[in-house]
Amino acid sequence: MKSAVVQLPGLNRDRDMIAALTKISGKPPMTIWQTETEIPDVDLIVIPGGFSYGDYLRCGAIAARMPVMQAIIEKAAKGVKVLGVCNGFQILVEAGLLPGALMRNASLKFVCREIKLEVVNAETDFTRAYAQGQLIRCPVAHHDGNYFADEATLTKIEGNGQVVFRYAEGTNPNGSLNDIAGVTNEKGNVLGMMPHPENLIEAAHGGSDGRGLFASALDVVAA
Ligand SMILES: NC(=O)CC[C@H](N)C(=O)O
Repeated sequence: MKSAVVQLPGLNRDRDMIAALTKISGKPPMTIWQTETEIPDVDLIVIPGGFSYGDYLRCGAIAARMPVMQAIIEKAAKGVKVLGVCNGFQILVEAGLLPGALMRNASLKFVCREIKLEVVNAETDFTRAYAQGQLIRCPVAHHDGNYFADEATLTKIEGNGQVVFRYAEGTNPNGSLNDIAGVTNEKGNVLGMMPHPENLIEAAHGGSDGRGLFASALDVVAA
């Protein structure tokens, strides 16, 4: 499987993401710069975390309007898998590829700690390596991760199985509605999540609970 990582000014988790994809698939991803309007043939496009354009206006708002996003929207429409982590999630929401919004954390503080995630839907292209209901460890680091959607949208995404990850009881770090930590689009080929699975993939990280996500998306064995 071929993958690509998007690079934009201000993103700072791209190297972690490149390392995770390389270690898990054995192949380094290609990188895509903000001005690119055509994306080569890949199976998975990843928008990593960070502070694109300094988080000015709203997190992800400027990035969502860069030329590369139009190319990503076209690829997503063709069924290519797209993963957005943290700022990547915010960008996907701002680009209209995912429902809802990410507001300032309820605490109004930047939160950087480990939480627990429940795998709510283990039947997606991103979560097959996990068991339904499995609890996994995962780090978070953000100030705008408070997931919000209006009632109709919430009912729809919950009913469709689009809520893929939830913060396990007592670990919601930001006030997200329904403890939502990760959602997909209706088709299931675009996933956005606030926690950082790329930062928990090997012993040096203190655990490897994040591996399953990349193994699923890259279609390789998790171990
Ligand atoms: N680690 C990140 O990607 C941070 C995302 C975003 N800049 C925020 O703080 O909410």
